[in-house]
Amino acid sequence: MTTHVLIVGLGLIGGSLALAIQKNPEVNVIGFDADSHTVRKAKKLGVIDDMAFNLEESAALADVIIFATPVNATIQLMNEVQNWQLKKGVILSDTGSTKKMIMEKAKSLKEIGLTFIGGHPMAGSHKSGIEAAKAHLFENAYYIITPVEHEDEIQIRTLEAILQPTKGKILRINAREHDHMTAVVSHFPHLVAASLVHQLSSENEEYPFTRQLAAGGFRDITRIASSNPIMWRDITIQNRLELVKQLDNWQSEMDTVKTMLMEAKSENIEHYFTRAKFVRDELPITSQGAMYSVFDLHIDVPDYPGVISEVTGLLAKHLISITNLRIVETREDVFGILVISFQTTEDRERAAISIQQETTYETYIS
Ligand SMILES: NC(=O)c1ccc[n+]([C@@H]2O[C@H](COP(=O)([O-])OP(=O)(O)OC[C@H]3O[C@@H](n4cnc5c(N)ncnc54)[C@H](O)[C@@H]3O)[C@@H](O)[C@H]2O)c1
Ligand SMILES: O=C(O)C(=O)C[C@]1(C(=O)O)C=C[C@@H](O)C=C1
Repeated sequence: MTTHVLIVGLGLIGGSLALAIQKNPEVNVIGFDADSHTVRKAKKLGVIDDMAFNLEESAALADVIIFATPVNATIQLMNEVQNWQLKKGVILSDTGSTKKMIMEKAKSLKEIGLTFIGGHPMAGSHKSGIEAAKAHLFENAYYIITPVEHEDEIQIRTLEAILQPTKGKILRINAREHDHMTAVVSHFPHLVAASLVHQLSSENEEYPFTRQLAAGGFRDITRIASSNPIMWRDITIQNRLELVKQLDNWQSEMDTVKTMLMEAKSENIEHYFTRAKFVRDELPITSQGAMYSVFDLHIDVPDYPGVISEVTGLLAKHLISITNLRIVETREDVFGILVISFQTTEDRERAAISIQQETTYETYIS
């Protein structure tokens, strides 16, 4: 029997989810987006099976509806859904980065007999839109679900089965704990990244050359500042209370750092960095999740015309696909560092072996 899954919001996450769950031949994916061009593009790219242009009419035919919209739009849609005619037993879910406000709303849907099981795949990117969607985006990442208390186990299992082809690690967490933990590892770091970029921007007025010096470190720590501002506006508004707590902690940490610097005791400073290195190095890096760069391969290449096509040609010859390619301009002398991203660790390993066997370039994983 075919299960009809309606995905509302066909951006990076909705599109990636559609591509993954479409792998199940018993699932029919219908896609809706506020932007009708996106719906057509999703169909053309093979991201969805069927297009929806009237949300309420398509919702009436769905067994599962997943909102993959910015979180304030999701709350709005959850208000609207109360007036729709839906199939009996329909399961509603979402992909939002915040869960507390959404799950409060879910409780009011429960009171009128609607099942809403919150969801949040803990993987993503600073890129947005359907073009950035990838079927394997959630592979090995935690896929958090937040059912309301006493939710029907069969409904939860049904949703978990639909999400199975994402190959995410499905984990149940309550919404309050979810919002606390994601504030620490995702939402607050985002504010820090944005504020560092603002700091550079004002510094740049007096010293315009500063931005030219922004090398690997600054780029790595601020990558996420290039994400979709609307998505982050909504996340930070919904999780503002947790963020204010994180900000208080951060300010007191910065006071400690300031004192440490003023005292200039080398052993204290060294200990501070050693401790941070230890904790950072212990982070799990085998899964995707927040560790976006885990499938990057760094290649030391000499600076001569055609060197990039030489390397990409070599990978093409071995049928290894790449997802991204960039030059890290940290050294302007003889060498540049070519960074190539792969879909899987296996692809990266095969690439490293081929490059080592067929060129003299050194490769390493940062
Ligand atoms: N980007 C990430 O890294 C990431 C990771 C996990 C979860 N999320 C969450 O997933 C959701 C989607 O994020 P994304 O990165 O795919 O965003 P996106 O900007 O790539 O896509 C959002 C899509 O939703 C559409 N949309 C907006 N309002 C709508 C509405 N009212 N009705 C129908 N469509 C509407 C937009 O047109 C767009 O196509 C957000 O809630 C976000 O917090 C994002
Ligand atoms: O890798 C990134 O660019 C992300 O910002 C992904 C990220 C994260 O903070 O880890 C962002 C928001 C999501 O809710 C989940 C994942």
